[in-house]
Amino acid sequence: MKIAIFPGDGIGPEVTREAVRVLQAFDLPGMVLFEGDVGGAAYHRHGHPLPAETLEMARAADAVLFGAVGDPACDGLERHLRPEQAILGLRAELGLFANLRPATTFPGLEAMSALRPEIARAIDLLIVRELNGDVYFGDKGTRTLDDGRRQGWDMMAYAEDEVRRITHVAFRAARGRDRRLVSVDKANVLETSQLWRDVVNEVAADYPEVALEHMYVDNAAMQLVRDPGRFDVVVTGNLFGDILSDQASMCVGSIGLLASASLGERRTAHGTFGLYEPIHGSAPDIAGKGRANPMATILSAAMMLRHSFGREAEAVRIEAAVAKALAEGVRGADLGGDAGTEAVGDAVLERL
Ligand SMILES: NC(=O)c1ccc[n+]([C@@H]2O[C@H](COP(=O)([O-])OP(=O)(O)OC[C@H]3O[C@@H](n4cnc5c(N)ncnc54)[C@H](O)[C@@H]3O)[C@@H](O)[C@H]2O)c1
Ligand SMILES: CC(C)[C@H](C(=O)O)[C@@H](O)C(=O)O
Ligand SMILES: [Mg+2]
Repeated sequence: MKIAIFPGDGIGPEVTREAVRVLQAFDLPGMVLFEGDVGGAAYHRHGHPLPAETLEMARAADAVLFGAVGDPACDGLERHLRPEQAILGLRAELGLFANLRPATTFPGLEAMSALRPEIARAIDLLIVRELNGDVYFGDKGTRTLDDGRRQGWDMMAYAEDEVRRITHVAFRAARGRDRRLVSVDKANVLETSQLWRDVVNEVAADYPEVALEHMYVDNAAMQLVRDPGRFDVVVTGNLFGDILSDQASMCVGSIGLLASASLGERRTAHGTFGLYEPIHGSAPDIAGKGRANPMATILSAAMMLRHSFGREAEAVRIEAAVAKALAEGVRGADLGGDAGTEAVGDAVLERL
């Protein structure tokens, strides 16, 4: 059980610390933790947001627990040196193409949803976000047009095999849940999306037991707040999945609650190698104040135990402890309360 811990920037180290305490509470045999530098912190120390030694550490591990990267002081750097390249680089270098972002109501928390409680109560969905392609990884640049205007450009593309493999992940997930899959695209405008839709339809033939629906992303954004309970599994590309998952977090109640697993094909002794991180960022506005909600990172550690180590029982214990803490009124500042980062960590530990 080799776990690489990459705390990163801003609130990353604060929330990661609490998740590590929860992992250590189980005293699992053979669990070894080692820590590496990523993001702005790595840039300041090593001159690069994803130093070679950090990447090596990730490759040597069975799983990575990632905090967050992003530092406003680095926004003026050339793009390849910016903190965000650490997470993009890890996802690409480690072949982590399948990003699972579950969003589920917590009993007792309905009033914190940005939606009406009776609508929020029904949320139990999983966003399966493609993580290695799309406009994120296409060629990009800025150029000056003949008439002197500057133009920024980013190439959006998906190859059919990239769509096929994430679609299989989504159908398999749907098969193990409520057997409903919504594929989100913009096929009415984008060729990338038309190919996406065609490939999803081809793959669907292998899963007759799953009901497939296609939805344009603008409609999906609307349906997600109109009636989130209508969604079971959502499969979508890198960009749309990024946006819809932040939106889903506020349907549940806070971005400080949503965990994620990024998986590829590499197997570990008891599961799949993966990188686990909250869906939120480094939150520079609250960094260093001890006010960040660590629950998303703690829940990411639970996903790690489930997917990379086959430790379902411990994963469920963590998820139950978080749910119990919330049900009993433990609230960070993001949920209108005054429990600090460490106090929320303590509350989860007490309920494990
Ligand atoms: N995977 C990642 O590492 C990741 C993800 C998203 C954004 N980022 C980076 O983070 C930086 C800040 O981005 P942003 O402000 O757009 O998004 P953000 O997710 O960091 O913050 C958005 C808002 O949510 C709040 N918030 C986020 N997490 C919280 C938590 N755990 N508890 C309480 N409140 C929380 C913040 O205070 C802020 O008001 C940027 O540099 C961005 O690129 C990194
Ligand atoms: C930091 C950024 C590159 C990242 C993304 O866009 O994937 C983040 O927003 C996320 O959701 O993990
Ligand atoms: Mg995001």
